[in-house]
Amino acid sequence: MSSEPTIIPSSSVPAPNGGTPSLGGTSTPLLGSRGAPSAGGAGGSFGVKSGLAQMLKGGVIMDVMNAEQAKIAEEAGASAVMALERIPANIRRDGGVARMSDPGMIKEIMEAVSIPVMAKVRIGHFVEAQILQSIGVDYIDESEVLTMADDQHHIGKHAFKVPFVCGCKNLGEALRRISEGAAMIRTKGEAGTGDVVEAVKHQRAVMSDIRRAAAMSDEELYAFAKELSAPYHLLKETARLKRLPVVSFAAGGVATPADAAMMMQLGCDGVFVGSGIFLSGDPAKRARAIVQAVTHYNNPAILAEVSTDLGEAMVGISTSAEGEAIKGGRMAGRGN
Ligand SMILES: O=C(CO)[C@H](O)[C@H](O)COP(=O)(O)O
Repeated sequence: MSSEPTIIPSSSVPAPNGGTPSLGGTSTPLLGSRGAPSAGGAGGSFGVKSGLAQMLKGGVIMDVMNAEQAKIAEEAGASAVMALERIPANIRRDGGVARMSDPGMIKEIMEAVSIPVMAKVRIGHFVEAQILQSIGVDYIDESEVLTMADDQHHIGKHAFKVPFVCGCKNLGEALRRISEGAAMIRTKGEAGTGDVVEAVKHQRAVMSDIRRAAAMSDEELYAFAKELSAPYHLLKETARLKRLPVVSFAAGGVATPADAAMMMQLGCDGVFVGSGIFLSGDPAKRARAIVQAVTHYNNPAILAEVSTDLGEAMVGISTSAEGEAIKGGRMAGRGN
């Protein structure tokens, strides 16, 4: 298998967000055992894996802790679920080392729903990833939400058939993860806080650097790649596309329909919502509202309607309270 990502030409499927080009449409997704699209079989090329992630565009991926929550998410219109024993707010609350979830619990969720199921591994923990691939999860999230297993190396993701999603705070980090084989990128935000400010900061940072790159000459791009510690060929492709060369979601602190729509207007292809749904007063209603908000992210009248009478939002933790440590620490700083 090649160690460099194959960038699929941005010719085919129009992106739902802002008419930005899509990389999808050239690979034929296979159907996994539960009917969800899968990169399985002997394939697993970067093109197949990043093409599969295209199918999640315009959708909401929800953290769920059991089969019942997974069904609520599926019925609300989630495009995928993230199976984990503790949502990020509970990881913060409990402290200690956070690891891959019990494969038995993940399998129960896989049996309960027909949408794709993602699960998390610790940064650098390639054996947790081998285990999750062997049970047939649809995507692996190499996540800063869990405790790091390796503070120097991320997983070499080209070696796996299953697609990976990774977090980023800026363009350099995003391109380094893609170069390691990530088929999908998300902002890190500050998971488990219910505060969207860090996700906004990370999304704006990525978009701002893409706009800068798009205006650069080749000579300037070589220097910019060095500054970002990012591979030149991926930066050049990003500049040409005027977007990341893989699907790019927002994550970390998204808790309301308005938060989700804001992230979409800032240029994301979809959103992850973790703690915000199942720590709210009415998870099913909030889940449906956030799905609607992502679909109609540019329509304030619909956003007003779906934001009405939602019950209590998660209480959350402000990440900007000066001088106060955030309970559980800053997760976004894990893995660069
Ligand atoms: O790690 C994730 C995405 O891969 C989580 O699903 C997401 O970041 C959860 O954050 P929050 O609980 O703040 O919504």
